Amino acid sequence: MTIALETKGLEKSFGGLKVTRDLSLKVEQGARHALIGPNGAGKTTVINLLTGVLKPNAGRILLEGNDITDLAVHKRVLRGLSRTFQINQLYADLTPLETIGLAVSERLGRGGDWWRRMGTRGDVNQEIAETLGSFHLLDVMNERTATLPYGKQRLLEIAVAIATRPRVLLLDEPAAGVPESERHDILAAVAALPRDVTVLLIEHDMDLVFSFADRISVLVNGAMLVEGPPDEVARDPQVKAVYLGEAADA
Ligand SMILES: Nc1ncnc2c1ncn2[C@@H]1O[C@H](COP(=O)(O)OP(=O)(O)OP(=O)(O)O)[C@@H](O)[C@H]1O
Repeated sequence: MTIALETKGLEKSFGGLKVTRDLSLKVEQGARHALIGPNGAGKTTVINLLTGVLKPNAGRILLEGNDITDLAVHKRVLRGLSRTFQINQLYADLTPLETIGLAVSERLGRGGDWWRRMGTRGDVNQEIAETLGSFHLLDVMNERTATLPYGKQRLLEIAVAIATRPRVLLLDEPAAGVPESERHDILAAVAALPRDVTVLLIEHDMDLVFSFADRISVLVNGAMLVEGPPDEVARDPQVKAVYLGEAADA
């Protein structure tokens, strides 16, 4: 078993508030691994620790066996660890074609002159077209991202992350806020992600989690409550209690 991403005894506090407690997580290479937990369990904090946005108070993070705990965000991306991020804040005025063009060109080290290069490099153009096609964005590729249906914007976020050619992809709530009519496209896109990319999914939508994941880790109060295959996790009385408790609070 090869481990693509691992945390060892990860700890994070904000002032006196401990939000990540002795977290040891192993994501196998090629896995479809989901990290779930009730509101405030600390899932976003874990993602921020993994990507390097936050520094842990203790513990280590290993990517393909190499310690990346002290690496800056962009260096982790160069090592093959990417996440989806809120595209509507960053690329609202660009089109999907321009956005994916920029992402591919950046990866190839040609970010600065991508406008000029686009259209002149057959391999780059083909990759851009393939990426747009596999995320169902060809029909809207020349529209401003800000004007796209929300589901298409979320697809574009995943497409941008894939354009960086990650070996490990952190998918942060890809279905959040997507209307029912567009959810199917997100589920289909996530299901069709390349198998050689290891995926850690953070998601509230249990349909998506259970249709996607081959392994599930349940986080409660910053600590790992249960980890295992989906059927085991679904049957676990502690997990049921946590989610029933959340439903009762709602
Ligand atoms: N920068 C911060 N400063 C202080 N407290 C924080 C900070 N970030 C998160 N927290 C607290 O840490 C706890 C975990 O938050 P986090 O956002 O990681 O949980 P989550 O599982 O992602 O929640 P949700 O599912 O609601 O998004 C919460 O109590 C939150 O208020």
